[in-house]
Parts: sequence; C-alpha cells; structure tokens
Amino acid sequence: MAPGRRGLPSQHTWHSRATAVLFSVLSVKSARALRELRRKWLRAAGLGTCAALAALLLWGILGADDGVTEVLAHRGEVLPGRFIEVPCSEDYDSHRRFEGCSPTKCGRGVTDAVISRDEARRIRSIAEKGLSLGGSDGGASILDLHSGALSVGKHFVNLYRYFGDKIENIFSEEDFQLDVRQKVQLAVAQAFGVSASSLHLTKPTFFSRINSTEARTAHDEYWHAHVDKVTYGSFDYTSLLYLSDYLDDFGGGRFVFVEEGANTTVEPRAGRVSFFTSGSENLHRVEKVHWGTRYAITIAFTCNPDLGIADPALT
Ligand SMILES: O=C(O)CCC(=O)C(=O)O
Ligand SMILES: [Fe+2]
Repeated sequence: MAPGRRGLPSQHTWHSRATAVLFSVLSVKSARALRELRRKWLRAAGLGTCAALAALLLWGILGADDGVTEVLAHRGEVLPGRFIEVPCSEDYDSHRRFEGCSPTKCGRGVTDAVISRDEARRIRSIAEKGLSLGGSDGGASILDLHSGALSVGKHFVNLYRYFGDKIENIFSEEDFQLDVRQKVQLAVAQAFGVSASSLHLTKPTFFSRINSTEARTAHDEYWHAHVDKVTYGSFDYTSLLYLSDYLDDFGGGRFVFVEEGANTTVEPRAGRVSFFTSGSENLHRVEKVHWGTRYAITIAFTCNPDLGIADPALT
C-alpha cells in the first residue's frame, strides 16, 4: 500500500461515508419533513374537528331556537287535508259559550284543496295593489280591507278615508267578489264539526306582507309567540291563507305551533289554508323572514254574532 495513501479513506470508503452522511442528512431532513407533515396533518384535523364542532353547535343553537321537531305541512306536498286534534285549553270557559259553535273539539288543520293556486295569485295581486299604497318602515305591513287600516311608515292610515273615491280605481268590484271567506269558513266548520252558519267573520281580518327589513315599531314584531284568543279577543277559530311560497318567494317565515319540546311547523305555500282553534292550545309564532316577501291573509271567525263583521266591500 502506498504510504501517502495510508490513513486516507479509500474511494469506496469515502463514498460510503458520504452516502452515510448524505443518508443521515436525508434521514434528518425526512424525519423533519415527516414531523412537519404530521404537524400539518394534525393542524388540519384539529381545524376540521373545530369546524365540525362549530357547525354542530350552530345547528344545535339554530335548531334549539326553532325547536322544530315535526312538519305538519311541507312546502312541496299538496295536502287534501290533514288534521291533528289537541285537547282544548280552558280559555273558552271565560267567554260566553255558543252551543254548537264554541270549540269542544280543538286542533289544527291544513288543506291545499280549498283555494287554488290561481285564486291565491289573484288574491295576492289585491294584497300587492293595496299594500303598495303604503307599507311599514319596518318589515311587517298590514292591510285590513274591512276597517281600511293600512300600515304607512310607523303608523296606520284609513285607506278609504285617505284615498277616498280613488279607491275604486285601485280595486275592482271583482276583487271583492272572491268567495274565499265562504270556502275557508266551510272547511273550518267541517273540520271542527260545527255548522258553517254558526261562524261569523270577525276582526281583525287582514292581509300581511312581511320582509326582512328591521323592525321600527312594536307593530313590526310579528315573530313573538302568542295566543290569538288573548291577542284579539273575539277569535274562536283562526285561519291563514298563504299567498306565497316558502323558499321560492321568501326564506324563514314558517308558521310554528309552539309546544314544549315538540314544535310543529306549517311551511307556507300559495293557496294553503292553515286553521286552528284560537285558544292557548295553539300558541304559535312566525319565524323571522330572512329574505324575500311573504304574503298571507289572517281570516278569523267568532261564534259570537255580536262580534261578527260583514265581508269587505268597496265603501
Ligand atoms: O301569518 C301567519 O302565518 C300567522 C299570523 C298570525 O299569527 C296572526 O295573524 O295572528
Ligand atoms: Fe296569530
């Protein structure tokens, strides 16, 4: 062996060492890369878990807010009729009873077979015409064709007084000749086993238009749970005729029967009639409308002939 080369690593040995160094550098690098990858993966998994937990929490909060457990009427179905009986509250005992009319059978029903979608469209155009004359500054406007009350800004005006004879240019005789009241009255009477002639239209019976504009006055706060018999006094049977479609015309705005742990919704659909006895067995509210415009009519019936009103007419 040449002395000069003693002690020097052979090419092979050097190469091996270089490879070893390279490998150890690589293995340090790859271990670091692996650690980095694991850290990234853990971070992504952690973020994913957090997002899933947040979504669950949000869903829980929103779900708890609505507490909806059952849908009495889906927007997409066409119901010939659905009726759920519920025990009557004692609310009717503190009012004068009218035999054969005051509720002894209580409950709630929905039908899509009483008012056609075409009728609903015509009625909606009356609501649109009337409400276009005014409208609340907040999200909820009403038009009561019987009393003439119309939301304007933060108040109400009397449509008939305010517009006088011009009203005849706005509404046609035909607008007032729709026999919606009569059809709804028959459906309500039939469902509750009372005679239609014992029911009388009562006030307020009104069109409502709701959008997502922020409330300005208490009149705009339509979303609070309430009992119609308490709120309106004369009501024995409440009916609602919907004039627009949930999720096509507006979002939010479902009707909710409020019960402990078992809320039930009615999803509005043009032509859908929802009706129920007006006592606290049917505590209810309307969800806030998030987008679009929701049109409906509240048509109320009383058993007390003294509290009855005539059908709206051009006065
Ligand atoms: O428009 C609705 O769905 C409900 C209205 C209501 O509760 C009422 O007018 O008392
Ligand atoms: Fe109500």
